[in-house]
Amino acid sequence: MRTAYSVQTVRSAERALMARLPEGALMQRAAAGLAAACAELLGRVYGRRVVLLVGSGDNGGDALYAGARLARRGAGVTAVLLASPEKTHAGGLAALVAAGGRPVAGDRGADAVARADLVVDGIVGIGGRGGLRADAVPLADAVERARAAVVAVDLPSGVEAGSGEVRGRAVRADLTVTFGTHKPALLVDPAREYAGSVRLVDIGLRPKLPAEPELEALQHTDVAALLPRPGAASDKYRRGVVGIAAGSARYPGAAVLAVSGALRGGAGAVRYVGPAGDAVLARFPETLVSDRGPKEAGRVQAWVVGPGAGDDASAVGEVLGQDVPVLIDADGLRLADRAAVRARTAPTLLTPHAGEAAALLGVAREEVEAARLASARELADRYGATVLLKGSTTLVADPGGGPVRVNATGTGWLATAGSGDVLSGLAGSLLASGLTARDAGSVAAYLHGLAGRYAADGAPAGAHDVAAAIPDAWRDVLS
Ligand SMILES: NC(=O)C1=CN([C@@H]2O[C@H](COP(=O)(O)OP(=O)(O)OC[C@H]3O[C@@H](n4cnc5c(N)ncnc54)[C@H](OP(=O)(O)O)[C@@H]3O)[C@@H](O)[C@H]2O)[C@@H](O)CC1
Ligand SMILES: Nc1ncnc2c1ncn2[C@@H]1O[C@H](COP(=O)(O)OP(=O)(O)O)[C@@H](O)[C@H]1O
Ligand SMILES: [K+]
Repeated sequence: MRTAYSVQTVRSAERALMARLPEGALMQRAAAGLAAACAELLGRVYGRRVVLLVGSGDNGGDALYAGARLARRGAGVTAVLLASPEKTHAGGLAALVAAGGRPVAGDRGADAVARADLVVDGIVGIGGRGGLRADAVPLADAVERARAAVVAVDLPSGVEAGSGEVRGRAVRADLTVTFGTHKPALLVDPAREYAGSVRLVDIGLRPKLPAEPELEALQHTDVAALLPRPGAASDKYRRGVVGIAAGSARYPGAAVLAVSGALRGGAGAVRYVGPAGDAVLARFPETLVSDRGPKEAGRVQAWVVGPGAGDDASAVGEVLGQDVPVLIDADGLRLADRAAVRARTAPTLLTPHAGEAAALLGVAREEVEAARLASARELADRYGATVLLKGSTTLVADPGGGPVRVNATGTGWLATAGSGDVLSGLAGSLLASGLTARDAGSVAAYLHGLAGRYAADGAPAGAHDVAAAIPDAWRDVLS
């Protein structure tokens, strides 16, 4: 499991660790890891031109100490100071100068950046707020124009460390070297996009961090442990039956796609109710199609309601009234009565994309995209339900707090009509086989993202291709 902690938690863990170590030891660990990553990126250090962008805090101190290490290995190092030398990290600046590095004032930074092989962004780290300040913006512009590789120290300067929001200008890095633990901004878009690839340097912080992180990202082994597997005593009912109440005369394809995901999600049987039974059977004859409403359809262990449902609110109401886990997607989100969702005692999983989440929250879509973490949490609390917010990083938030799951296995090729229907069927099937809403949602997002990669493999793929690739993703996770 990859985890990220809030700034407040990182700070208190750092304080606890620092109390037991000699002064400056943590920063030396950070700088050593940073310098090693820079050297690796440069290939050869001797004779290369390195430019440090140095803010007034410890983030600048890290950059200066790392710069000193690179200077000792023969790099030409220029430190662009955003603050006066008196306000710059004193120990770091002295070390850089002693190693032969050259400090220059901020207004001479752009020229240095233009000639650099490597830029190290130490403007601001976890102490930053609200995008880059005006005096740092010309440097960020110069970095974007330059050919140099860009390494961010701890975080790309200008992003909001704790939320992943970007409220103004921020530096775009090729690599971010972060210390002790990931910060939420490194896992959640839009900030994640600014970070490039991320390398975590161990500075000994882990034992001081609490058991419960702010964010969790499942890895292969975590997903493998959660995947349902039939045992010798299994039969199709014990494996779980998932009910799909989806599709309409106008959108029969949504039903077919939800069923295609559900058939690959581990449930022993898929039951379908709705007006698209013929289309479903033509494609998937193994589906148990019922011509009655959800209430009379026979036993299911979990329902999926809403994909392509049009304006038929009755199925949504019927499904919400049943005491089994329910996943609500697409049109179902608009049709579901919030009080009825809140009143449920069995788990409910809502799976909106940013536009649907915005409509439920009564804000603009852009606001949800800018503040994904806060939006998912807010929606989970308003509905008293688990929320899976889809997008380039998919988030799964439980009501009442706790770590939010984040998934980044996906690819932009998944942004194709109907791929969300496949996800809802897949997640519903996992719910029926007994996973919690939070596990079902995050495991489904993980497999769906991998399946999208397999299906696309560098070229466009349709939603049905994504569904067909789920077994490959499943095997990959178990291998
Ligand atoms: N603690 C530890 O054990 C370890 C910490 N480590 C490192 O310390 C970093 C945290 O250091 P920190 O606390 O000094 O804050 P930091 O991120 O440098 O920024 C504060 C300065 O930035 C300025 N500033 C603020 N906003 C701004 C903006 N939008 N745009 C531009 N400038 C802005 C603000 O200036 P001021 O308001 O004073 O003018 C303030 O002085 C952490 O990320 C990690 O790299 C590692 O060495 C490992 C051990
Ligand atoms: N840029 C992206 N990167 C990764 N995954 C994405 C991206 N854009 C969309 N997705 C994923 O594709 C799926 C699209 O679902 P949705 O928007 O509901 O589509 P539809 O309603 O057409 O089925 C979601 O699983 C979402 O997370
Ligand atoms: K930084």
